[in-house]
Amino acid sequence: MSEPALSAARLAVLGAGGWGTALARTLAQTHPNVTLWARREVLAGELRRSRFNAAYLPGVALPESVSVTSDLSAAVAGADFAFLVVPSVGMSGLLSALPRSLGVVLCAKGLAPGGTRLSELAASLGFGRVAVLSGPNHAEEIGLGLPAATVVASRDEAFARTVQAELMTPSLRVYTSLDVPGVELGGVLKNVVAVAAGLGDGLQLGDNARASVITRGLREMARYLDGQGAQDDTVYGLSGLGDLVATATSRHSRNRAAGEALARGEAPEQGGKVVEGLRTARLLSAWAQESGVELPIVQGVAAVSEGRLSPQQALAVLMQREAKAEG
Ligand SMILES: NC(=O)c1ccc[n+]([C@@H]2O[C@H](COP(=O)([O-])OP(=O)(O)OC[C@H]3O[C@@H](n4cnc5c(N)ncnc54)[C@H](O)[C@@H]3O)[C@@H](O)[C@H]2O)c1
Ligand SMILES: O=P(O)(O)OC[C@H](O)CO
Repeated sequence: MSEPALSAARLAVLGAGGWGTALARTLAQTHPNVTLWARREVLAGELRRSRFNAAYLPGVALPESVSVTSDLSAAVAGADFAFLVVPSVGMSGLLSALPRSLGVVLCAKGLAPGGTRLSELAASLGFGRVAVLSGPNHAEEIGLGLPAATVVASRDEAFARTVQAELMTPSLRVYTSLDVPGVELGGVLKNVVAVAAGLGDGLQLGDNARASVITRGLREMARYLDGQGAQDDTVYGLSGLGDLVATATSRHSRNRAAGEALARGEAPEQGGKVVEGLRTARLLSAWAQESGVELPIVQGVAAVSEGRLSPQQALAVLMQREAKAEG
């Protein structure tokens, strides 16, 4: 296979956790001008010195061409657009500090405080060029250049195509979509179902149970997306079913591992790595309670993570729900 052509675009990756590091490495294959921003200078310095992110993505070397800084203004100066890769709780603070003329690609798979979608948050803050990136994309595999596919969604079709063109490599196939809520929320909800799958794995419930959680979880995802303006078929694409399968079955998934830890009675968040599904479960469980829309798996994960039910009690609640038709 021939080497991909280099692009003159200047790109910023804001957030130097696992996913930001993997994206910076991916972009560096086709871009000599990539800047990676780390919030903490101690991490930026370590990345510049060693070219490895030992805490968040061990084993993936950051190319020498990637500039690393903890100066946010310097990171985005002259950038054509930026990938925002901090946890969803940090997105409001990061967006607020950026020039509104900057095109932003939101890469977090979570919700803003109160349950607002991150793309809505960005638009409300005055950003005009807004896209979301979502799909079955474990940083541990993308960082090694293993093949994968993903979706960039934006109401601004030209911006989505620009991001697609800049992010595609021979090992990362990028699709575009105009369905922002569908693509964004698929990535948000699959994390919760992955925690549930991890709970089942931790309780050693077997393969049938995992498949049942994935399938009924997908149904809950579709039910929620339906009320949020998403297109019907998006949940069955890469950002929905694709990412759900990748996350609920992977040894790399932090969300699935958090469920396993909860089943063992251990703390679900370890090593300072973000587990978006726990917070999302609590936000959506409250929404389900208020709206009367049934999201039993989401509500079960929230109850376990808040300590209201043990994993075994949550399982009993799910299994003993009223008999009904599939749908
Ligand atoms: N890891 C993956 O494979 C992967 C893939 C796709 C999407 N995502 C999503 O990307 C987002 C980031 O995940 P990650 O895996 O890179 O996280 P991570 O836990 O590996 O790292 C998070 C990084 O963000 C920094 N950070 C934490 N709070 C911050 C704040 N308020 N402002 C700025 N920086 C802050 C941390 O110091 C750390 O460098 C999450 O929403 C996650 O769901 C992750
Ligand atoms: O490790 P997780 O569970 O945060 O999942 C990572 C990615 O979202 C997989 O696509």
